[in-house]
Amino acid sequence: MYATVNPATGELVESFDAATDADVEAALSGVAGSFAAWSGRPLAERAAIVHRVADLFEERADELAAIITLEMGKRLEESRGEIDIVAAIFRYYADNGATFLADQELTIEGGRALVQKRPIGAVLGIMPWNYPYYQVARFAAPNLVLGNTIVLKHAPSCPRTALAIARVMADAGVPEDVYVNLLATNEQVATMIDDPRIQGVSLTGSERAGAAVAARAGQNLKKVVLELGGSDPMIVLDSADIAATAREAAASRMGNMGQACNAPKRMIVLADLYDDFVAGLVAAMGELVPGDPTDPATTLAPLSSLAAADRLVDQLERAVAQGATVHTGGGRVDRPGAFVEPTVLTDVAPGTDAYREELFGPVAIVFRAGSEEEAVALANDTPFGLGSSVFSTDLERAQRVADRIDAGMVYLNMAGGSQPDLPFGGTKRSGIGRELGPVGMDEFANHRVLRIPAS
Ligand SMILES: NC(=O)c1ccc[n+]([C@@H]2O[C@H](COP(=O)([O-])OP(=O)(O)OC[C@H]3O[C@@H](n4cnc5c(N)ncnc54)[C@H](O)[C@@H]3O)[C@@H](O)[C@H]2O)c1
Ligand SMILES: O=CCCC(=O)O
Repeated sequence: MYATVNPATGELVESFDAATDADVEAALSGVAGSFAAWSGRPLAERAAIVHRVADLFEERADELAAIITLEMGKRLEESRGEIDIVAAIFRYYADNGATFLADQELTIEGGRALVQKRPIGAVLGIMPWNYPYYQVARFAAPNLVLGNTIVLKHAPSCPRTALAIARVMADAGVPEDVYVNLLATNEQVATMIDDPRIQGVSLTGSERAGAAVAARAGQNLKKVVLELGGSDPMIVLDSADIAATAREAAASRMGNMGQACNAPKRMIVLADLYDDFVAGLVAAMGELVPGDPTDPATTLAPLSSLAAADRLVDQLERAVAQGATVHTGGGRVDRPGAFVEPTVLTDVAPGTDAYREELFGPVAIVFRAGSEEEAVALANDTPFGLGSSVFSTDLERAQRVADRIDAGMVYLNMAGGSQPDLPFGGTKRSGIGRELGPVGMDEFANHRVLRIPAS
């Protein structure tokens, strides 16, 4: 099931044997057995190793970028950009870990108390293909600095990436039983969640996978962090230059070929700007040129796999059958590989599939809103609650609208994107918990209380 398949051509490059049950047992005993020594090392030593992880990502940037471009089709320039943020995340936790983990003193009735953040043991990470290094970094960096040990199960389409990360970890000095990569099956994941040597599990991926993993973790009374899908609204209230706003919307939507959980997928535009916005968006989407993702001239890369392209086109066909209007795109690009045309849809009605589903690819849906009120109602009428954005020349107006959005993140006058020092996560079916920022280090920490009597 683990294989490197080039989505730009559909060619199978290499397949990999999945882990054996003996590999799973060795991984579990390794990460559990190494916990005492790893968590017992001075924090500064762990941080120094994590710093070295950041350095190695940068030193190997070209090689590492080429691997993800081959395995999931990202444009090489974007792959290099991913390495930059990965290095920044490892450095952020290495530099700030001591501050984030400092004891918190509480004045309480009858004395005082300290809240001490302590590691909990071995944790399991299950990661997707869309940002194959970055997703691992968000999970691994805080946990390694905190003192937890890690079993990492990557996406079946990213085995070379998974092995390259493990090599970086080992070469940086992370002991081999502290970060263990496992090409595990879903059944083996379930076995690991059941195992008392695993203390918690973090999954980034689809709702389906999140629900399966959370159910298993729940049966075992184990902590989960879930970073799942999104259908982020981008509300445009007013604009000094609606053509520029539309171009910006297209750029944000098309990052990673639209395969970002927090891309603006539903654009909600006030009626007076709507026609110009749609025209600008259609023009910007229409400029993209398909090609080899390793070629710097390419602006339209393939999706991550032929299956992903088929799934998206099926969603588009259903949308049209259910009444949506296609302004540009709507199908596969006529060439080999997992290419899908950049697509703009309108007239997506409540009750239709496209109104509620996440469209994970180069598709923007635009809604016309008659008022701020209606824009907010449309924005919140989704099972998801990951990111969102509000655009206006009047920041107070934007903030007033932002206050009414039910999402984990609301950005003003920018859409999508993330940075190491900014917490990331969602409400509703977009997940549970947060990654990045100071809180990203809290999820798998025991917030242990030390009560000290008044003297
Ligand atoms: N919120 C976020 O931070 C975030 C970030 C990136 C991607 N995503 C979401 O991820 C999805 C795309 O990723 P994907 O298609 O790789 O997701 P996916 O759920 O198919 O796979 C994610 C990981 O879960 C594993 N998995 C799948 N089913 C499992 C099961 N039953 N038991 C154990 N493991 C299982 C996969 O093998 C893979 O490693 C989109 O919905 C996207 O929005 C969310
Ligand atoms: O796919 C989700 C993460 C993308 C990002 O953090 O910018």
